[in-house]
Amino acid sequence: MFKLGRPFLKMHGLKNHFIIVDGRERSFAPPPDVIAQICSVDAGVGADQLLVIEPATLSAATLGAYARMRIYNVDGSEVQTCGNATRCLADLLLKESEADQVLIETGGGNLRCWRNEASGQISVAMGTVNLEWHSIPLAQATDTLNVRMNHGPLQQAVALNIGNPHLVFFVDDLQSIDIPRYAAQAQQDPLLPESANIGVAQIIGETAMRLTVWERPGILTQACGSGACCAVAAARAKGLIQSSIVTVYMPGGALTIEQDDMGQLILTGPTVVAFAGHLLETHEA
Ligand SMILES: N[C@@H](CCC[C@H](N)C(=O)O)C(=O)O
Repeated sequence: MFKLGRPFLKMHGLKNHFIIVDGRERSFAPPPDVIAQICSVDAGVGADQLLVIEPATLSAATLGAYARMRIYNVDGSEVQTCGNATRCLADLLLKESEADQVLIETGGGNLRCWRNEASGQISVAMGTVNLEWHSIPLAQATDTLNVRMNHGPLQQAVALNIGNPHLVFFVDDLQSIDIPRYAAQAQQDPLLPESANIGVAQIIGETAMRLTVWERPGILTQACGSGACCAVAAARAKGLIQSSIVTVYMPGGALTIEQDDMGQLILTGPTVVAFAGHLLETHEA
């Protein structure tokens, strides 16, 4: 017979799916192949990322961080940030702490989150984007507002980092682009030493855009919070949009991105608890 292992919660933000394990009392650090199996849609629970809650480090706790979130991609690699994951975890930690706001430590910094009383949606202040080529990182000095590539219809991108790296391509007709084919090629471009999340965006008005994101390590997600922030920041930097509030429509639904007076990007959207379960004892490290 099999033995039950760690309890987990399955959550999603606009069908961007997460498995959440609480590692605060007993650490949880499985090897990459086990993470890949847990996240596999075909052979495991299925998710876009595995999230592990840990106690905040001393330096972050001093600044008020309530907990640390580790984020693993479906290949088991650890990544620095994830907007929708932060919103999902914030929903849980706001309930647990009964506080108005919660500060979550991530590899990309401490992120302040809160619940919007009227809508019940969760917001996270994602910080500002970095446009320096070496911070993306890109392999060589490049104008990050005009990154030249040659992957079918994906020819020119904006490169940004908001804790994780993104390229955003603006196109006239998003529906007509074969994203799994061309975004996958762009993601492997030698200009990207750490690869990148590839956003393909279409401006549809002064306050709205459509966006599809081909995330690292090579998956098409229904929504991407950091990708939405980067697409809006890229559109502003290119002068394609001026509004301080933009609605980003993705296959899984809409996120709102607002830029505050300090230039910080505030990401807001719904969160859903899908189900709870147990991993197997064999999934322990
Ligand atoms: N879906 C996330 C981004 C997840 C991380 C990404 N795949 C990476 O490798 O950086 C979001 O909502 O931001």
